[in-house]
Amino acid sequence: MEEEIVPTLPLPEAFLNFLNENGLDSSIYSSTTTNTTPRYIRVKPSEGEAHIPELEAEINCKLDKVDWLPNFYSIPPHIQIASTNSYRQGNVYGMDAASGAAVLALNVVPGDHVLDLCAAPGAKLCMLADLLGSSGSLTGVDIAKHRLAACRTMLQKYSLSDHCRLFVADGTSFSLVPLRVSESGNKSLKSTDALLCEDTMDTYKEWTSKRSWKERKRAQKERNGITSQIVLKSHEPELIFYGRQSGVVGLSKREILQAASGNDLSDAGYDKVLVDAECTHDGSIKHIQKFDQWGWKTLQRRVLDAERTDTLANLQATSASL
Ligand SMILES: C[S@@+](CC[C@H](N)C(=O)[O-])C[C@H]1O[C@@H](n2cnc3c(N)ncnc32)[C@H](O)[C@@H]1O
Repeated sequence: MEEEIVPTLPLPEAFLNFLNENGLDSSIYSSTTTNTTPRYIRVKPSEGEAHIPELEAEINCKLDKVDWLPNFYSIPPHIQIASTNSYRQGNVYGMDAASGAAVLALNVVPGDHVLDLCAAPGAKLCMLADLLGSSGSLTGVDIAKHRLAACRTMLQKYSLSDHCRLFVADGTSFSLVPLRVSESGNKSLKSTDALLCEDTMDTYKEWTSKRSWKERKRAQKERNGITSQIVLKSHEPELIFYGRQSGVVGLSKREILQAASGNDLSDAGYDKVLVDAECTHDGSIKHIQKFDQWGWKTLQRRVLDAERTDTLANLQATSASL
């Protein structure tokens, strides 16, 4: 006889049905798991394991290597790494093993041109950049500008930004191709002579965090709430960051924003696309446990609401067709 699953939290019926249908044990949501569910860190591969003993000494705890996920270690849930030297110096990230598994499944190889369509705040983007090293290209897209800015900070903190471009854009309609930079530094972007002549005066220089007068003025307006741009409103992708080797320097805005045509896509599209669309946290054990205080009706409304999950499914489906 099948053993009955007895939940220790009053989970809504629809959620219990979902767990049952997917063969998931609802007891993992019991309030005691908060104290036992491990957290994970990822060690920057370029640093090797040299920092592990120092980190272990700082947190006074042994790190457990995750066998199936290179460079990942589990740590007990109560251990904080934010104040350690290894974290401050950008040698370790806090990153869930499940997130690492998603990136691993992409099977990225050096030289790939990778598109991360829902990139912010950027843990997976950083891992992708690490896997690519000094080859290929990485394009990060997110619809929320303030969240994408966090990606820029992460890429810079971990010195992973060289081959990367970041666009504020709607992933469901994003159609810019990767820039292919040959060893001699030439881009293979197909641009007409006319375009070049028109735009040579206004080409991208090396990226700097110092903003022009025009950009500062616009940011000020945004802060004053006159033109709130927190979430993308226009349809044109906005390039908010590009690395030195991203192929952007020397090109004009018009060249960068040339949308791909059918022919371009067949021979110059992306090798791998990651779509980590809004997850609503429905899988996170800790998040689900919080609904015990917030009220289980809220879980029904926020997570199980069919209309919302439909829009997520649509985003995934549109991106899959890219
Ligand atoms: C689960 S988070 C992504 C986490 C991220 N991949 C990481 O590893 O840190 C989902 C992201 O999707 C973005 N998003 C939602 N709808 C989008 C759309 N239509 N186009 C692009 N990004 C979108 C949200 O702004 C949010 O930052």
